[in-house]
Amino acid sequence: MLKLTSIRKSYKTGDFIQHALHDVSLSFSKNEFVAVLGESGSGKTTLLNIIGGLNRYDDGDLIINNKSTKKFKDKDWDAYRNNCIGFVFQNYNLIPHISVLSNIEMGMTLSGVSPSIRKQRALDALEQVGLKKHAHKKPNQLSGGQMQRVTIARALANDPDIILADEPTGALDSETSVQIMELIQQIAKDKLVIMVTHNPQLATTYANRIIHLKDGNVIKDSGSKSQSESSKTTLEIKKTAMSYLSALKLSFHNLCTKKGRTFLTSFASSIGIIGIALILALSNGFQREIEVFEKDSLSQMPITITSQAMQLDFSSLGGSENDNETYPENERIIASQNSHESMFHTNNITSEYLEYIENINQKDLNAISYQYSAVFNILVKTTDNTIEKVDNTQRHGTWDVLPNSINDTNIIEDTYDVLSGTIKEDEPGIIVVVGSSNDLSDITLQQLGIHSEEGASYTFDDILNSELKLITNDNYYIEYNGNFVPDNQLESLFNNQNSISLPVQAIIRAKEGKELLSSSNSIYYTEAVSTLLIETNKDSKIVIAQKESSYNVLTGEIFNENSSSTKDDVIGYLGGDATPSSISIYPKDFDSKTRVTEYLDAYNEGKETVDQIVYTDMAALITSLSGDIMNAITYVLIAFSAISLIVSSFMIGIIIYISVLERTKEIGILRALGARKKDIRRVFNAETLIVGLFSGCLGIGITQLLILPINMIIERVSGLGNVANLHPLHALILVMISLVLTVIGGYIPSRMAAKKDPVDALRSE
Ligand SMILES: Nc1ncnc2c1ncn2[C@@H]1O[C@H](COP(=O)(O)OP(=O)(O)OP(=O)(O)O)[C@@H](O)[C@H]1O
Repeated sequence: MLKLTSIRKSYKTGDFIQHALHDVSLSFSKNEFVAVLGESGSGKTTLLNIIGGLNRYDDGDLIINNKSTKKFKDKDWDAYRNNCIGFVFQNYNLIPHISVLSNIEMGMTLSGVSPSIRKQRALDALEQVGLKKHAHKKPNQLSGGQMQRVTIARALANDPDIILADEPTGALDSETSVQIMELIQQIAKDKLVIMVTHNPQLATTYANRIIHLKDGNVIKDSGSKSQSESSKTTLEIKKTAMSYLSALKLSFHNLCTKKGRTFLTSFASSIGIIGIALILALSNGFQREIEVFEKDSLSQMPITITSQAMQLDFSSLGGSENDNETYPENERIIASQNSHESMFHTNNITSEYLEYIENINQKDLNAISYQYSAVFNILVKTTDNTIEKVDNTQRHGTWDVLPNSINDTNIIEDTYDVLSGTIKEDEPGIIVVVGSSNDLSDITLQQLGIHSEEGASYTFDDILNSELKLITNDNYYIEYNGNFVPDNQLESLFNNQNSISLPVQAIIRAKEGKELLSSSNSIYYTEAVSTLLIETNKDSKIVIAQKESSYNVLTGEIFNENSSSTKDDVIGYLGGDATPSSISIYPKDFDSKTRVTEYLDAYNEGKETVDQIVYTDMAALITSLSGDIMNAITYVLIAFSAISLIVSSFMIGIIIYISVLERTKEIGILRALGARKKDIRRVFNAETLIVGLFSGCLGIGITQLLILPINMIIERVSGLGNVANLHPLHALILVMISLVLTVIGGYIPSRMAAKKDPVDALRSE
């Protein structure tokens, strides 16, 4: 059944060539118990390893069941070892971290025998060697003789045709040796057993054929006494493959034997994960807080459309964008484009656009207000009973139009407390906005006819009783030779019955926390003021005269390219133009705001830049800026933590490399049992996979624990509860990253493990 023809084997060490076997030809049949004797270095182990497929012969042929092995590939040898050979080693070569039963099952695990059959066969083999009740012990809990029996049981379990034993009694006392020899003799009744030994007495007592080797040559062969030849004429070899599950189990058991180290490795490599997870959790939380803030407070900030819109593109504020040298030494001046021109966009608010605005879904709006460029000519009766012209064109002294409520919502009552009086949107009037400490600036007080000194105080009634009147164009301007001049008889103008009374309707103050939404100016006027004024002024004499005139009727200046204002400007100023100069849209909530801005964007689609209408969304600008800063900080911190993640994957590589060194013998055992190189790789990849998974999960677990005190600290410092919050998706991604990095880290060591020579691996200690 087994035939060696002219087998040669030599080892090359540098320039030195050691001929281990010279032209060895032998044939073996079933039921033989062959003992190979010879001095140390005579080539006995080499012969056994060649027969067992652990070493390759250089020349000649090994014929098994009439099949030549000359063309065998690695995987054929692996399968051959698994199917046809059972090894019994002098130093047992059992895998220490798995049970006796699992050790015996290993060969069958590699050839894909189902678990129940595997277990049964292993138990049968153990029974055969008399160790059934020790099945669940670890190998190091057995005596030497028992361990050798386990090795024999392992060799028998897969039912191979050939048992190769290399000095099986070398490490045993004489009494145990006899028992082992009897066991092997028993086995040899229906298998070919080839045993290497130094002991001629054992050989003559038990073996039925003795071969003597000397310097790689067969010097004596007692000849085959066996008559029965194998009936098999073909060699059927079932390919081996270790399943991923088996690889995982094996590595898991191995890691369990070094729990402390595995935990420390995993902990060290999870530090990077913890860092990234905490950063993500915090940035998530802060981002969410910003969003909540935006939704709660900023979403009600108006979207404004003004005839001159600032292009709030921060890059354009950063100075010149040309390619010229900066800070030059030369003495030349370079003309550049007026940055003012590029920063501002003129919005041409047409009646078509106004109609478009009117069609915004009213359900999305809280309020909308229109402001006109028309100037209000307002007089006030001061506390000294004199009449003064109100100057509401100064900085801080300008007036805002009161947002006109839509759908019963009163945006003013949402934002402000009405301290005194009642707001009547539909009637002309003004509303006074006081500061959080009920303060009013001297400018505003002056507009209300009160000449104040700092620290003076007034009753609400003092304010509510202020008398202001709006003077229409026809009363205010007197025509004089085609030009118009303001009437300076303020007293008579004030008392004129055509003057429109502007009562102070109410005093209001921003609610706590709503300061951001409150007007920065102190006086609101109802929209009824502007509509009434425009209604009466559009047909006023001065407006008609201005429309027909080619010069400015107020100054006499002829309109041309160089004039300070255009004819349309003056008509607008006089209230002759019903087109608003600015529109403020107050969305209902965050989602409404998104819909409104989408609606406004849709208007610009496909339009030339000049025809586009640019709006300002202050809330979005504030949040995008804070969001950008948040993102930038997050990225920088993640980059730092990623470094520790990469360092930890190097560490995993080193740890796996150490594991490879430690498990070299196990690699040899697995290879002897028929494991392919690929299977060895699989075992170590499984180990890194377990470590990676564990360190990823450990990192996430520790992060979750750290989040608790972190949130408590943040809550104490800032009053914000539950800020740090790790998104489950981020947690999953981080575990995956940990897996991938550790597998990459373990890739080289696992390849090194797979490449190890099985014989060298078995020899290692
Ligand atoms: N991997 C190797 N590299 C180089 N030389 C080797 C290698 N393995 C064996 N040899 C040499 O081949 C020869 C035969 O070795 P082998 O191990 O087969 O002898 P042996 O008869 O089994 O010896 P022992 O009884 O001491 O185990 C020896 O001279 C040995 O030095």
